[in-house]
Amino acid sequence: MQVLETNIDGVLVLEPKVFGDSRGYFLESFNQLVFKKETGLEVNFVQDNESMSAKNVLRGLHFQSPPHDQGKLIRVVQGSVRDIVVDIRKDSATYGKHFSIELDGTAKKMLWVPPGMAHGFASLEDNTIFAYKCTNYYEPSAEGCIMWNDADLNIDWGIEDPIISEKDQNGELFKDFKSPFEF
Ligand SMILES: Cc1cn([C@H]2C[C@H](O)[C@@H](COP(=O)(O)OP(=O)(O)O[C@H]3O[C@H](C)C(=O)[C@H](O)[C@H]3O)O2)c(=O)[nH]c1=O
Repeated sequence: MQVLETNIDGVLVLEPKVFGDSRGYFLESFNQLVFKKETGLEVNFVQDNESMSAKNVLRGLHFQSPPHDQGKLIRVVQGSVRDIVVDIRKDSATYGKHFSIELDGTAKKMLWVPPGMAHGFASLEDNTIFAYKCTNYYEPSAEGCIMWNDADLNIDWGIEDPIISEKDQNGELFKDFKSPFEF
């Protein structure tokens, strides 16, 4: 597995080995020993999530506040997304900056998003299946949402007229946001 650093400290792109043959393909989507060897991180995932999205669906920007903060190991099983990670750790040199990457079910790149990030994605195809492992359980009372189209964050999601949940239409503006995360 190849591990690539990004413009945000702690956010990593992982490129798993994909074994293709005449039947199709095989890959290890997570191996704790390999993950620790290649990233130096000891992680304990407690919840796996999966969502399917039509083209132009946008989910985000979401986070859970401590002590319910979540690290996420993200992959796209089929379809493709533009994935966005925003650094919301106070005092971080990249506070308010974002990392953007296209993930798809063909190249099989994955993304490690540590706690302290707001996360979201835009689906670029119909029937996009998004799967991710979380280091902490879902806790609705700890959920936070920052507006996807916040002018200060100035994120290009790669789509027009996104399909958005009611919750995501009422997120916080970044200028009013009081981060619960220390760097
Ligand atoms: C996240 C979550 C949701 N739910 C229930 C709550 C709702 O009834 C339904 C849909 O939830 P929501 O609209 O919050 O789903 P997404 O918009 O895909 O949320 C995710 O979007 C971005 C991409 C993220 O990174 C977060 O992990 C997560 O917030 O599933 C659960 O039961 N467990 C969960 O862990």
